Amino acid sequence: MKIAISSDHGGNVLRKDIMNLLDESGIEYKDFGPQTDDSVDYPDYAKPVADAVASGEYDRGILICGTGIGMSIAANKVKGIRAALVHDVFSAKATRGHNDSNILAMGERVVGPGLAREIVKTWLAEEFEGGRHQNRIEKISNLEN
Ligand SMILES: O=C(CO)[C@H](O)[C@H](O)[C@H](O)COP(=O)(O)O
Repeated sequence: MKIAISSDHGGNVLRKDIMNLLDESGIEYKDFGPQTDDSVDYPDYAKPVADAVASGEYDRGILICGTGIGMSIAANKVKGIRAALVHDVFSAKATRGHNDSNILAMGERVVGPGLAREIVKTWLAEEFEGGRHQNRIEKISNLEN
């Protein structure tokens, strides 16, 4: 599995921690930045990751800002993206199983690093359940047209 990851200035610390987790887990990823702690605009960093996932170049994306809200709103504007804002393990499991979310958004100012790691591990491991949920995913896709 190939992961695309980025943050804004409000998510730099957690992004680096999650990249350490991906390194430890042997999961391939590309860091879409930013490479400094300067203040940046989260849509500029959500878009490349969302595009990379929507195009199929990367399997999943992880976006981190202060709250995760701006990143999730921006990513969900890109056709084919189902970005889930998640701050608990139950939702991480549910959004993969039910929503087939392809981007995980988190807020560094909301969640601690230990819980964030558990959320990422759960979200990466969980499979989409299909079945009744497939029809609902298709209805979401229809909203894009
Ligand atoms: O959470 C965010 C967007 O939803 C951002 O990461 C920022 O934390 C938030 O917009 C606050 O911006 P600031 O320039 O860091 O005050």
